[in-house]
Amino acid sequence: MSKIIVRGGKRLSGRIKISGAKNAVLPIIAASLLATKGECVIHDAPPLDDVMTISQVLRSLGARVHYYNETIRVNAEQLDSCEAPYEWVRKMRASFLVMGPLLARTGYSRIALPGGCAIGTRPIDQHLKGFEAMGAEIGLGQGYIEARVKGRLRGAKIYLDVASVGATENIMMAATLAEGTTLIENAAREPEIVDLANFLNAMGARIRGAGTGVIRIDGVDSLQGTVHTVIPDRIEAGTFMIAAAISGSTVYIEGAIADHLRPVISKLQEMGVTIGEDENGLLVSIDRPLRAVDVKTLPYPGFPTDMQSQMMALLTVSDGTGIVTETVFENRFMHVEQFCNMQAQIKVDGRTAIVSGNTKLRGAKVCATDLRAGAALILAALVADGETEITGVHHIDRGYVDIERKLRELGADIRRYEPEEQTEQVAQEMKIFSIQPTWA
Ligand SMILES: CC(=O)N[C@H]1[C@@H](OP(=O)(O)OP(=O)(O)OC[C@H]2O[C@@H](n3ccc(=O)[nH]c3=O)[C@H](O)[C@@H]2O)O[C@H](CO)[C@@H](O)[C@@H]1O
Ligand SMILES: C=C(OP(=O)(O)O)C(=O)O
Repeated sequence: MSKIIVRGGKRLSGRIKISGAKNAVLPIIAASLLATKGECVIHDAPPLDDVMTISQVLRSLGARVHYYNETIRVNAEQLDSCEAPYEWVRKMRASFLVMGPLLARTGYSRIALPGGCAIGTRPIDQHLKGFEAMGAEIGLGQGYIEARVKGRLRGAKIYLDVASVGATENIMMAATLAEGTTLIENAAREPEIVDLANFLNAMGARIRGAGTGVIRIDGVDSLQGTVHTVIPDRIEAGTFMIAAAISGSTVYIEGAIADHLRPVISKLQEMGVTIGEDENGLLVSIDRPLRAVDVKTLPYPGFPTDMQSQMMALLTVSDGTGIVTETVFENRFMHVEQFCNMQAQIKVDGRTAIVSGNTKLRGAKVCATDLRAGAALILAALVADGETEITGVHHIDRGYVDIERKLRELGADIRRYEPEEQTEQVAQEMKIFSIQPTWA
């Protein structure tokens, strides 16, 4: 079993470079399926397990996918299947994002049901409602969802009951090739939606309003390959901002886009963190004890749910009591028990957690229950007394490029133990993926 071991108490200093955004690159790779002519070249594609997984989904559909040196090339001119098997969809819910492009391009798609996961049930009703409004017939059976349409999808007005990121992306991709105009109302406004819209427009789509609550898509007849650079990962940037804050350090976060991080910057400033902005990144430093604040997660531009557990780690060592309210996912407090194993004082009541500050965290054996929970445990371990051993590392590898190398370069005492057979398996997977072993 892989594990990450951290010995707490080191100050960090220096600069780290933020990788391309996982949550932008995944829908962008799925959108490459819409190009019937030419290749999509996607730069700053982070070497993450999730990127490998979605590449395998595209390969299973017949697309040619090649990854080298943080650039991914997708040639989807010829597809030979419209079915994304359970084998891949079970690994990563974002695999479901191939449904919109496949349906729009071929009139049919069959995708394994993504199911629930550690942070909540995560239904897909809003994606399906959108496809149905565009004329698709949806069928369910044997663990798969089938969508089919005679001829082309038709433009429609779709009001999302929740501003779902995935539903907005899936419907926006499907609508690019629909007949007529689609309006998505109560659309999600995350920066990753804007990045996807920019990519689709560069392929020849006609999308306006991405980043606002109403997106208008005028359907076109076909899309072709293009070249695109993925936006930097705002959640990775936020995680490193908290690494600096929790360890009382000064760190420059290269590539962080301040405008994408407003809710995080503003909460950290409220706590007493000093944040300097320039056009290349953010300088985070601390010159006073941090005060606890209350945090409520909300869709963008609210405080991101993907930063909730990291913020909770910081609250455990700040002055006072902070109240964390999770409104996006119904079960995203699994990390609380793990923090408590490190002597944190946190009480959960439904969707609210009351976090007592000024805790002297102690190293312990803990388990990453999901991706961000894993990152948050690493953050807590940076200031804990003694050694923390974190298992469930595969969750962390879904979304952080080489987190332990980046933290080590800043001065943290952190290392990873990989059992030998796993090193061999990773080597095999990289061979399939033709990935450069940048993290080996
Ligand atoms: C790959 C990716 O980009 N993942 C992000 C994306 O996930 P994802 O796209 O899955 O998240 P959504 O925005 O869709 O989910 C938000 C809420 O809406 C609900 N919902 C969603 C769809 C639906 O059809 N019906 C429904 O009820 C979900 O259960 C959840 O409670 O946005 C989340 C919210 O910012 C982030 O935490 C994830 O990191
Ligand atoms: C929840 C997350 O991702 P996903 O939607 O891919 O599970 C995340 O990035 O924190």
